[in-house]
Amino acid sequence: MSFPSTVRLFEMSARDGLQNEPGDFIATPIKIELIERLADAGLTHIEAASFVSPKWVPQMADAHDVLSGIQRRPGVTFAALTPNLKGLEGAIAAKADEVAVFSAASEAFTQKNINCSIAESLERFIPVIETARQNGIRVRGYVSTVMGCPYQGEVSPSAVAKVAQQLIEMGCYEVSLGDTIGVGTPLKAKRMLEAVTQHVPIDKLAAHFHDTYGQAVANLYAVLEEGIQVIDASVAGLGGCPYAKGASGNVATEDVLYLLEGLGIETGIDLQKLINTGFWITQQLKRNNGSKVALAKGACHGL
Ligand SMILES: CC(C)(COP(=O)([O-])OP(=O)([O-])OC[C@H]1O[C@@H](n2cnc3c(N)ncnc32)[C@H](O)[C@@H]1OP(=O)([O-])[O-])[C@@H](O)C(=O)NCCC(=O)NCCSC(=O)C[C@@](C)(O)CC(=O)[O-]
Repeated sequence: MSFPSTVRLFEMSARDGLQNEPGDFIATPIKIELIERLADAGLTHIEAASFVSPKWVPQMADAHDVLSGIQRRPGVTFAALTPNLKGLEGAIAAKADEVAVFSAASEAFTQKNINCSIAESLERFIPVIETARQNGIRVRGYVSTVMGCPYQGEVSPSAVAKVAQQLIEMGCYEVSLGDTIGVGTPLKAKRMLEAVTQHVPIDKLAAHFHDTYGQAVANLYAVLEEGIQVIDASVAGLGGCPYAKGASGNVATEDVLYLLEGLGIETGIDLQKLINTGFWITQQLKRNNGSKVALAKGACHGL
């Protein structure tokens, strides 16, 4: 069995983690402090905000202020979601280092999430990717619902492969494969990835798994065996998707780091600082910490 020697973690908590947080608007300084603590822990890729309609996702309404307020540091990429040109213009004005476009392998989810068909979403991304390129900004792509859809149920691996391939051909440097509602299992994850890698090289793919059914760490182990080298995760397991009812957050970054350390895979991230950050943000949000590793280690350290 062979695993990659290094893995890059893409931290999602400030965007995917907070976008769906119910209740009061999360104050901008809290978002900024979260991002800075994550960077202090050694995370080099942090999705900081989302330039989407504030009517659709109110928690991301301060995307400009968040990105403008972060103290930039060499070697750390602060990214933002941009569903259309208006979003990209916002991201450029706020000096995002990188942006991401997002579609899905399910028509029903795409309609609910961004109010258009998959084909229309890809059409919309053409000028976004071109304008980003002219501004020297890299574009990441997401495919949601890669192992199941909250509205249509089963999603075929070939449908995932088709959208992933199109995003790469359009100019995305990497495509992140989202198990949006966390219904995948290790075998399903492997089959899905096998279908995608027939069209997209493994080093242009990332795993973005939610933990709704408690399978995310097992699914990550399965795709690490296949050679995945980029993993999206969210500190304390924060999050959920506003257009995927019942979906829990991304797999907790602390739990992924513990898995990787156990496999001898390098990340450059300080687990204890990450755990402290997870406890800090969950206290701010008055919610439970979704990381099993944080709870176990926190108990050991009397946190
Ligand atoms: C895409 C739209 C905008 C289409 O929404 P629409 O209503 O079809 O768009 P529109 O062009 O008709 O515009 C409607 C209004 O939104 C405004 N608007 C239009 N664009 C923007 C923008 N960029 N920023 C700010 N405002 C914008 C626009 O100006 C207008 O304002 P009004 O005239 O009514 O006052 C909408 O559907 C939307 O914002 N959706 C966001 C959905 C979202 O953020 N979902 C969560 C992220 S995806 C995710 O979490 C999954 C992922 C990535 O993590 C992977 C996984 O887990 O699977």
